Amino acid sequence: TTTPISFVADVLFPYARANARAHLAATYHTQQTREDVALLRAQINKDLAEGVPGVVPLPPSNATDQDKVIDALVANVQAMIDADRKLTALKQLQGRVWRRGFESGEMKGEVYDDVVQALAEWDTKGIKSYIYSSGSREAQRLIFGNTADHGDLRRYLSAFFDTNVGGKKESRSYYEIWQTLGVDSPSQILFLTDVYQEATAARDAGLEVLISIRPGNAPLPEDHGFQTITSFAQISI
Ligand SMILES: CSCCC(=O)C(=O)COP(=O)(O)O
Repeated sequence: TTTPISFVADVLFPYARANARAHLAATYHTQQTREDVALLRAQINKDLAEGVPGVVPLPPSNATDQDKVIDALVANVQAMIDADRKLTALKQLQGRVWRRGFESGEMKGEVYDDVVQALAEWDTKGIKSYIYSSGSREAQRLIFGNTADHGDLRRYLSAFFDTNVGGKKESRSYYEIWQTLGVDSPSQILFLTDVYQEATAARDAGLEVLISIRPGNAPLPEDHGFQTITSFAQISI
């Protein structure tokens, strides 16, 4: 919605795919990575129980052969990335891996110019903007905090929400966000998305919704019934 899909698919995901092993090996014994691995293990066990194709069982958590555990973790993480699964465990790890890329300057965030202009305008008008992404809050801060063309955009953003609040295709998540934001009515929140199922979930929770059409989006159902935009410049609040 805010960022070219090509940046996510051709830069972010391949970077995570290529660097997951190095990250896990370098940080394996840290508390943070232990927690990340525990979350991944729980997801992998759930996937195995549900018969998700391509899942590789992990050696037990007390296994002494670190390399074997990392091999299995990487195989699962790569399969999850290839299937574009929006899993909290995957997204948390991706954020950790991207940190190195952003801190070294190897990667810079990409945000559409019209999005930056809209964020700046809304900020001037006292309208607050928030991000809700399947990407982790850490990943969001990295991307919006280190853009190639506009520097640090976090000055325009009042908070970040990720899938710890629930999945983006679940109505309950939008109810939780409304409750957190503290406005009287969910209709005081405008949710912008490029994904039809997210639009439906947000609308069911009472939010106002616009669907943003950008290159590379999945096609919308013919009778989707939502107002659409092709640029944030078309939004009037
Ligand atoms: C903002 S983190 C990178 C994007 C990402 O990992 C992703 O899955 C995109 O999810 P979104 O809900 O922002 O479309």
